[in-house]
Amino acid sequence: MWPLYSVVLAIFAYCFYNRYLHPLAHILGHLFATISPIWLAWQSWNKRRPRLDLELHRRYGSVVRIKPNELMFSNPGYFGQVYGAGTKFTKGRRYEAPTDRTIKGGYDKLDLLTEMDLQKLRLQNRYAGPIYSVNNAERHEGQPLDFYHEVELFGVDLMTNLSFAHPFGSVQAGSDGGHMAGMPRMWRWWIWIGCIPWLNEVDKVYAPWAHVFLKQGLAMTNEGAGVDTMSWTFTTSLVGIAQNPEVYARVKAELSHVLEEGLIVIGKAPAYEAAVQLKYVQACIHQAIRLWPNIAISLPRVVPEPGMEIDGHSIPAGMEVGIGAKKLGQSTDIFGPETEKLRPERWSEASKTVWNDMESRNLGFGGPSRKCPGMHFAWVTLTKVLTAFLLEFDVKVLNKLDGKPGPGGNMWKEYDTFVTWWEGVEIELREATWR
Ligand code: HEM
Repeated sequence: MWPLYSVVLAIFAYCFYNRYLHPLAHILGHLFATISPIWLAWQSWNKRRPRLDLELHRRYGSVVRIKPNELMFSNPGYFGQVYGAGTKFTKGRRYEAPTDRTIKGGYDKLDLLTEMDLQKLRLQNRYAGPIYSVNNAERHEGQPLDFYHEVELFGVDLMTNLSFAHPFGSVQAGSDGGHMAGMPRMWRWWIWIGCIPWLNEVDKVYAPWAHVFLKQGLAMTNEGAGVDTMSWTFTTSLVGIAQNPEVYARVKAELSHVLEEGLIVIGKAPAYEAAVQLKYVQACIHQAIRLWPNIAISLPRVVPEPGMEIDGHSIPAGMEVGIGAKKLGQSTDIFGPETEKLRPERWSEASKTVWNDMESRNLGFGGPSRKCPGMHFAWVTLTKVLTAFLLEFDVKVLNKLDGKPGPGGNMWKEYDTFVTWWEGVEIELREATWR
């Protein structure tokens, strides 16, 4: 019996230490979150974040312990210190999940998202930079349905075109050969195992199932970081506009103005230079990214020496802290009143100073220290595709998030993992009425 007693005693001692003696013991959080990382892994497996994060802030305040050694904060005043350019805060161990530390001699898989070696990252960015530039993106100009899936097919073609100079052919075939089906499995696996980094090390040696994502053909930097994020941002921008009649009316007015001026022609893909001049449509994309950031969980960063203070709590070096893009997007300090509403005027009518502040303290494309290198490519693409779409079609959303099924029988559900995605949002497209 002694071995059993010893195990029980060790578990009890571990939980007791985390709850009462740990350097973060003074910070509030769910009881199970404060004693072991298993609680967060379980919540993550069940796709509950980032909505869970918002609920935790409501319950426990501005600083919440979500794992024994990790906390989330909501005060945007600490944004620059944690995510700003030149910060000493590095990415937390969550990002180790897709890397394989058992490979000898370093692991050069050219995945910028998970790269921890800042020198290597700088070098990779220097070489990869031109691929993601606006110029390169411009060179690539050229009934109820489950909308999100259709948009992902387009995303696969777009990103394979960017990476391999020819598209996979998903749109034409109506299928991506199952590649994107692997992505939700990868994100879901990453989000829970990322909570327990030591398990990630063990799994690489003993659990072949943990390699599942490495076997997915498209799980590499561009496809992994680009397809879901772009499909999501395009869909949320379009749905946001279509669900808000006043916003939609202003979008239509702006489009009809540029049509009259001949800046954009129906039936022809709009050039980026022309589409980017639609200030209100641009503001709608900014708003969608603020309200519905795709990577919305708190992005963990390791506190450097000599530690830090957040809202009066002292946090020792080595602990992980982060703020979620969704929570940050609700900050009235940065974005003004009624942040729960999609109000593109926040951007379209902002002064240059306010505009710059909103852009620099927004995690939609990551913090300045690890900014998304695909941001310019994404912006060009989103601008062109959204503008073309709004010109060609009148868009109507047929069902409600978490509501009843639409006429096509689909329930619109949101799944929260490392990235957020929707399933079953039904949209009706009709030829636009200005013809
Ligand atoms: C609307 C579309 C996009 C959004 C909203 C988005 C968002 C983000 C965010 C929030 C991060 C920071 C993640 C973190 O700190 O953990 C990030 C990083 C990254 N993104 Fe994007 N992204 C988009 C499109 C793209 C595209 C098209 C590509 C590739 C062509 C790309 C490649 C990357 C890479 C490589 C990183 C890692 C950068 C680093 O850690 O230094 N993204 N993105």
